[in-house]
Amino acid sequence: MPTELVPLRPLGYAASLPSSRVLSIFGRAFPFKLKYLSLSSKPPRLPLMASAGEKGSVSVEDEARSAGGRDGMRRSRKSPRNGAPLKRQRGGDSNFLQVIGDAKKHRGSGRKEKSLGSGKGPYRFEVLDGEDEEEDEIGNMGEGVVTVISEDSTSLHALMKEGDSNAQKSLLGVDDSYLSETRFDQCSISSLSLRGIKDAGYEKMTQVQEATLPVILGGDDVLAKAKTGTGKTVAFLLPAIEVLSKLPLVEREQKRPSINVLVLCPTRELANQVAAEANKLLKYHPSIGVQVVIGGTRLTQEQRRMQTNPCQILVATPGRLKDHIENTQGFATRLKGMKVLVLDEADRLLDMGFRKDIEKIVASVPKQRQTLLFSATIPEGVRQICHIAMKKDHAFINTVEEGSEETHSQVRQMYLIAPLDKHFSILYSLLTEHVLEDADYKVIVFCTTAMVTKLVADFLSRLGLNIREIHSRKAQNYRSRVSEEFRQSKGLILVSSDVSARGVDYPDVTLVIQVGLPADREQYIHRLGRTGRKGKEGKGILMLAPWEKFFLASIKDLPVTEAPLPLTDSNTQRKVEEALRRVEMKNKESAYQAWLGYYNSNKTIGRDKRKLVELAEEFSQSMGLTDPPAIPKLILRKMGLNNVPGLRSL
Ligand SMILES: Nc1ncnc2c1ncn2[C@@H]1O[C@H](COP(=O)(O)OP(=O)(O)OP(=O)(O)O)[C@@H](O)[C@H]1O
Repeated sequence: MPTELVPLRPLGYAASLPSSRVLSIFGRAFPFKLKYLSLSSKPPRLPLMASAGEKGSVSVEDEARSAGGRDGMRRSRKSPRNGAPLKRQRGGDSNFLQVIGDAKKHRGSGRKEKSLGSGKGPYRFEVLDGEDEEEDEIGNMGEGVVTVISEDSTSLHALMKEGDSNAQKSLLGVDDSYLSETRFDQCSISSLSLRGIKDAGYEKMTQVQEATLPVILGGDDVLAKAKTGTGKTVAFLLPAIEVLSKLPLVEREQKRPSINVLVLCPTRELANQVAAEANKLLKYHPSIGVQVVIGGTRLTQEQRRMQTNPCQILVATPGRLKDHIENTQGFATRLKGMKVLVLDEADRLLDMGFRKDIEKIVASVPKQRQTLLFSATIPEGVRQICHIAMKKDHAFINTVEEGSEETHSQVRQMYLIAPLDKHFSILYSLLTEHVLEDADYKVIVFCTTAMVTKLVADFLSRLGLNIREIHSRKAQNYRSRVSEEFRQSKGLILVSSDVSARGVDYPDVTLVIQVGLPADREQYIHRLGRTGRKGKEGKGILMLAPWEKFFLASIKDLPVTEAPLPLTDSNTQRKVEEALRRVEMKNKESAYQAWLGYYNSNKTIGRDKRKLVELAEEFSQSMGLTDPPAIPKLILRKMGLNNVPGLRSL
């Protein structure tokens, strides 16, 4: 049974003020002045690992061991008899650690206090009873063909600080409750890493960093869930680097050292970003190198780089990594030295689109390793298949408080329901409104597929908006350039497919618009998570057609409110129609085909093919076409749509 970290008690409330930059649509939806409280999702607090003046001298592992704790915890998970759920408390102090194993097995076992180890340590352990205890690397499927999957490509230790319920809201309107009270220099981290952390500008750990660091340093496999934009990347990179830095020098100084840390990411942009973060942390570790292997670049170039440069940390997308395992000489051998495997965006990597690649990769790396899985969303189904990569007794660390939302309270979420033929003009109105209201606007418009993204970008550019587009049909160097430009700029709208849905950290995104059905609830949350990062405020709008409304049921636990439709005057309408007329025909044709493929693969909409074709025609009309574009017969057959009335074939 995996063990799981759970908070022991309701967490504090943090006051959070609404945005000072209010979209008029938000103003209309919330005509009153909002002052709302958000539930702070502070995870349990980590016991300090080194007292002041003993910097870096005692790790949580050491500390726990000195009290017999860690070993005790391990025993507790392996032996139900001895290992009934444990709660560790700092005697008289407010910090405590709760270890809950398979509680169901222990129901009715009574409540006993138990001293483990020497009994002299600062912790008391007690046995609890009855505690209750979840694109682009997708491959080039060709849009509109067969299945179009959207593109991108509890209980163990709860460390929680009592009395830490005060809101940590800065004067700048940034809610910093995602940060913990623990500073990195209070932890047992190497001085070289600490210098890198300091240069990166990090002082306090984020909640997820604080909760996971001691467990990872203690050698456990960890499955961690924390909200978007709360520092999960550093949470897995830092302990991985620490593991690396402790390896015997001989292992590190070989001419072609083994790859010791492997980080898998679902998209290329994310892989590059993770490598960049690793480089920041490694600034003062000159002998440790990071390399990236991602699709869309030359295999031979990557092979050369890995041969000539240090590469103890490899960040990869699954498809390309598999390529190297199969085709790069000596690569499989280098992987045999792997100590830490990380699956970033674990739920995405373990879903059907990537599962086969991941299984193959896991089979190529040593069984004796530590595995870390991180994501902002971990659906129950994913927890059940974690065994593909993790040890059975892994720790599940969930910093999203039970019963609280998986999204940030400082991000206002709205949805709009409008017929498809209104979507283009509504989108334009929403954007112009936002641009007028916020000089520092930075918007991401998510579309269902790459070709629909291209169409929308073409349309919006013709209306004079400052647009960039990013999706899997763009060359990798273009994608990297646009991604970097968007990261650094303001006053820009990025029209994107799901290549930007997960993990990418663009600072200060003011608004996220999702046009059409998100692939699933998780994708909705991750897309929305591009705004409201690091406690900043943000807004999200989901635009659906009436027949897409069923999606709202899957996010009904989230604070999403219906927004009124923006008013479009006749002048705007004329401009929109003119822009649509000027959009390239081939973009409309490709978008139509891709749209059909995307919705065909949706379980709800794709079930009734006749209805699907009618809806596709609506979409084609919304682009200003009188007749839907013709589609090659072969493609129609692959989509299971041949002979469906209303389709034109080539
Ligand atoms: N301790 C820290 N203090 C301040 N900023 C931090 C700290 N750790 C990470 N950050 C910054 O927080 C931002 C978000 O981090 P990151 O991208 O790792 O979030 P995430 O939780 O992985 O988000 P997502 O779920 O979207 O992938 C980054 O800009 C990162 O540099």
